Amino acid sequence: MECKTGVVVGSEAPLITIGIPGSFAWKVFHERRPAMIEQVCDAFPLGTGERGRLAALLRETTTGVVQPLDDAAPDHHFWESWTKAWLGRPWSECPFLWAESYFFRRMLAAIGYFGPGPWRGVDPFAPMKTAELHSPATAETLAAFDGLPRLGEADRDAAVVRAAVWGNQADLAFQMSAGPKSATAGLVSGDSDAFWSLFGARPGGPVHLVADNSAGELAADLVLIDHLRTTGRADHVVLHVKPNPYYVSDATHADVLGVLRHLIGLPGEVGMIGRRVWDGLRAGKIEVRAHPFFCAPLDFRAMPDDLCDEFASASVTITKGDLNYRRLAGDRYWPATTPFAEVVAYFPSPVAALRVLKSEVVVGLHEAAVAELDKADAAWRTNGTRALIQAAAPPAS
Ligand SMILES: O=P(O)(O)OC[C@H]1O[C@](O)(CO)[C@@H](O)[C@@H]1O
Repeated sequence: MECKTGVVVGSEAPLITIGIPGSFAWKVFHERRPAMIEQVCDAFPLGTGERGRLAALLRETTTGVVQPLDDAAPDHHFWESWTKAWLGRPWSECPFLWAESYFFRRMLAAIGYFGPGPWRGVDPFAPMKTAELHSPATAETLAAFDGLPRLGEADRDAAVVRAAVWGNQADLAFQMSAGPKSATAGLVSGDSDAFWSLFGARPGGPVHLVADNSAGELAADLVLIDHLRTTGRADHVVLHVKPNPYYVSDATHADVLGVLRHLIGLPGEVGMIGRRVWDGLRAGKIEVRAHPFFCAPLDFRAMPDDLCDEFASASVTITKGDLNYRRLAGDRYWPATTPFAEVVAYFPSPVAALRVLKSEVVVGLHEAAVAELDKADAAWRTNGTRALIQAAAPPAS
């Protein structure tokens, strides 16, 4: 397969940048990131050096120009090429997607994650992820999976997709008992049938799942993976996670192991799902990969050939969460009515997006739905109360 993901399809909408005061992206940098740094400083006894570097990073990203990385971490050469175009330029001119990714990489450098010192390899977000995994809300979500074997086939199909979508709403528990009406009330686009319609068109290849958050969301993703395998939709599943801590709660390989151990320790169906996933990993039927590109500050159109080749061999690729949606569609002010299939036509396999809306990017909506949403809730794109399920197969060549 020759990957031509760099080719621009259709007319491009303007890129979202972080420089417009009061905009969502500006607030992420001026309000959310300082609060997050404070949380990390409360969770770890970081020294004055680390705290000073974090404070300097906040000053730089809100008022300064882009500085280079000053470490020799194994991913340094990737970042050299990913940052070249922006070094020395004001952060306020930078694209939102690029700026957020580089922020997280610089944050790891600031605390010494790649250094020889005591913070080497310490995930600064681990306390938040662990707290969420052991929260009552996650316990309730996991207990609800015990009801799966009692459901008929179609209801089970719908329930696992619903759990995977709403698992992305990190702070709200999935309600397995919710009836179809309330369970789909928050979807602005698509349904589980749209998701399942992708399966079967290209049988034989592995299913790829590009994960987002750890804890409850990752648990729901493992349930979906198990369901794909037990229903015969997939024999082989590849789970893509982040190579480094990223966007606070994004799943790494260590998180996969932590969540899996947690599931296996639980009684009932959820414990059995955990054991089946464990066995699938041992048998090589489930693989976990952490390609460096998953921490790149670029959208998926810029993916390297090796990753593109992997996706090209997939029967279906499932992308989870808001950030992956921004990377899939392009982090742009798309008119919300732009067809999803047109925006993702470059993607080399049938692709599905399961996502709670937490940023301004959205495509694939009907005009009437957009008007209704605008009338009902000015913050519907960003406040994490609505979700979507979108699916598309590449055009036949
Ligand atoms: O975990 P998710 O669903 O990718 O959401 C992360 C989202 O949060 C934000 O970082 C904002 O805080 C968005 O920019 C990003 O897309």
